[in-house]
Amino acid sequence: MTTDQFTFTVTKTDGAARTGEIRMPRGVIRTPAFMPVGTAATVKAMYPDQVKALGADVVLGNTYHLMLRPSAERVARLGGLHKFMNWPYPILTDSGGFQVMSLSALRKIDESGVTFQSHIDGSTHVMTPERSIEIQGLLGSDIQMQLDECVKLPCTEAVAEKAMRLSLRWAERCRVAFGEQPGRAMFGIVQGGEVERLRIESAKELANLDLKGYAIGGLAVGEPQDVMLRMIETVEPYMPNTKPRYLMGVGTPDDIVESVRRGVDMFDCVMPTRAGRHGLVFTRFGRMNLRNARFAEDTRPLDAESKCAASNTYSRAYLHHLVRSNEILGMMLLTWNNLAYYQELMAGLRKAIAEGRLEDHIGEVKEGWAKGEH
Ligand SMILES: CNc1nc2c(CCc3ccc(C(F)(F)F)cc3)c3[nH]c(N)nc(=O)c3cc2[nH]1
Repeated sequence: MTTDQFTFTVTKTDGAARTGEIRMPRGVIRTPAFMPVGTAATVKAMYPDQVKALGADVVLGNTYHLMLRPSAERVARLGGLHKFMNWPYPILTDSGGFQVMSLSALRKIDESGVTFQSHIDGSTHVMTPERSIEIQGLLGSDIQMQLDECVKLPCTEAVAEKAMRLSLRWAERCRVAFGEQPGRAMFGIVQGGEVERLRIESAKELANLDLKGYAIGGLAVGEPQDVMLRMIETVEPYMPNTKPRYLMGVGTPDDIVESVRRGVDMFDCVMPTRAGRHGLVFTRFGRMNLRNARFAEDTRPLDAESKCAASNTYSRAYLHHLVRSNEILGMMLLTWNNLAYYQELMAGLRKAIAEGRLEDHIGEVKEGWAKGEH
């Protein structure tokens, strides 16, 4: 009897929210989970063991970036992405379609796939569903995303429908190309723009493919939060509740809290890392822009109660100085603080769900943000 090497278990529910564990050969992902973005085989300004120590169980890698530089074949020759970046734990890779649409110059989408020019050297590449899965396999990715078409919002129903149906056909091609990779998974991605009937059809059709997990795509592309939350509420009942749900590209702490409440298990966002490099910090008191002159002589740490050295040791005045001076240590410390806060937020949500007190906990968390820094 082959024991399934990739399993998801829901351990507790609280309303639509749930805690769970994704178990695979490279480790366990505790959900709800925040997955730090490691675009070009690095979580920018962080050491891998630091990322792990903060409580991150999985990081994201990027097919689009790595296929262009250093190339998937080279990463494979060097032993795969885990060895390459010294991250032996689970890695999730995106299929690259989204990055093509947002990063590359010339691009064309047709039935066969996406044709685009590299934003690095202008060379032309064709990304088919099969090639995307091949690249993710060469990288050694544990959770591989289907190639999909993510439309920009707002868009017409016709445009949303065309992209949703193409993405469904590509999901089937990715499933065939993925084949059987024990201990690894391929996730489908629900599309459909802001059109509820399209979202439902996409979720239903993907559920029929019996995949190991499902993402909600096509959101966090500039739509208001209430539209995003309504789309989650629309598709959630049609997404198998025994499989992980991954909301792509989300989001702010408030987006994450509101989405966990509605049954989402996995999140990724460049916010904590990118914002950290620009002086924007996330804390349980809300956000602070450390470029602001009001911090110039503020001797308090970011958060004396945080377990993270970046948050409980350095004065805001010093961090303000580092940011204003564009010092590398500023990027390191604020990235470290932000990722620590995001992981602390997720750990708090997991604990509250396990104790059946999510609503109360959400109230306390939002009160902290509203109070601002004391
Ligand atoms: C920011 N908003 C957003 N991000 C979205 C993403 C990218 C997620 C991603 C994955 C990996 C990385 C890596 F840099 F770490 F590699 C970085 C980001 C989407 N990705 C796909 N495939 N379909 C979507 O429909 C979709 C919608 C998205 N909304």
